Amino acid sequence: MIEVGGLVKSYGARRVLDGLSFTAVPGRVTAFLGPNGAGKSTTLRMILGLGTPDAGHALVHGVPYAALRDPLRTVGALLDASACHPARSPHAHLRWLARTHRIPRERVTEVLDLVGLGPAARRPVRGFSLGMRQRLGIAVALLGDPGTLLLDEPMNGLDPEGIQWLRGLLRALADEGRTVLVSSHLMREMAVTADHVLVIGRGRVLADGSLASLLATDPPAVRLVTPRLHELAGALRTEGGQVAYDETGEGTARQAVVTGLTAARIGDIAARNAWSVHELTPLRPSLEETYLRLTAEAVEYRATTPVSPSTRQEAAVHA
Ligand SMILES: Nc1ncnc2c1ncn2[C@@H]1O[C@H](COP(=O)(O)OP(=O)(O)OP(=O)(O)O)[C@@H](O)[C@H]1O
Repeated sequence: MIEVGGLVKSYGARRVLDGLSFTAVPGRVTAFLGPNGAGKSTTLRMILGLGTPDAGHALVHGVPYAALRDPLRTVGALLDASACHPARSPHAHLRWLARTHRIPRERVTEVLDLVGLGPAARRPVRGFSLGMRQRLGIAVALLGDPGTLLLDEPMNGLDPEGIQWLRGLLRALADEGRTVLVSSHLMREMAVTADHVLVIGRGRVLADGSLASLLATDPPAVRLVTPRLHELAGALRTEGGQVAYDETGEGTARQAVVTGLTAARIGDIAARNAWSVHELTPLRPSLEETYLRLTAEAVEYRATTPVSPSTRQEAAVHA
């Protein structure tokens, strides 16, 4: 269990955490999301006692990290995948950590195998790829078999097999009753891994709730394909719908995403005018779109490239 209350932190004149409060509970994967510079890593560092907040508290199992009797066995953390001496091997690094924390040596082999680093266990870390370093960082976090895990962007650099493996691991750790707090920018990955979503922006909580409740805040949308799009769009707007044309692939728009009206209502309006409809598909909100809407005002660093297409997917069809 992690409890953060009224956390405030400034660097010089810049207020990075602005009264941040949240709880991450056991048995759940909590996704910790926010734009670059939002304060995610700073929060994780405060929880781990690696910085002193100006105000507020960060507790693990009810006490500050510094007061934990057996920190490595209580909290496993991945903050910086390069935090191992380049001349050391994963085996030597983990053995050293295990020895200083009274962790049995067999656990070292166990976690090396678990993260897939068995074959590279005795090679110096200086020759490791980003993904291999990341796997080592995860092994360090798991070494003490802790009940709470804090992972800062653990998917970085992992190959597709590694990402799939990590997804299963995070799920299994939560299902065992552990508290799992994971920061990431990979929305599609978080959408299939997390139960709970915490979004922050400029050091404040923007959203905190179950994945389902968060997605439900986005209006339902429907994909519409019709040869009478321009006429139908006019009628839908009159009835309170919003219509966004999708002109990809064809010169003349025939396809659009409609919000504010159900598929049934759109069908009825088309039928009333005897306009044929080729497709009406309810679309599921995507975490990426919900996240982008929530953080639109909180993004500090923005490129000037065009906005990409909708990431909504077709809603499941029940027979
Ligand atoms: N030691 C420090 N000294 C000065 N400024 C800092 C320090 N640590 C963090 N910051 C600033 O605090 C802000 C929040 O940084 P932080 O790393 O917590 O963001 P983040 O949400 O983890 O971002 P990202 O997604 O880019 O990793 C940034 O503007 C950063 O420059």
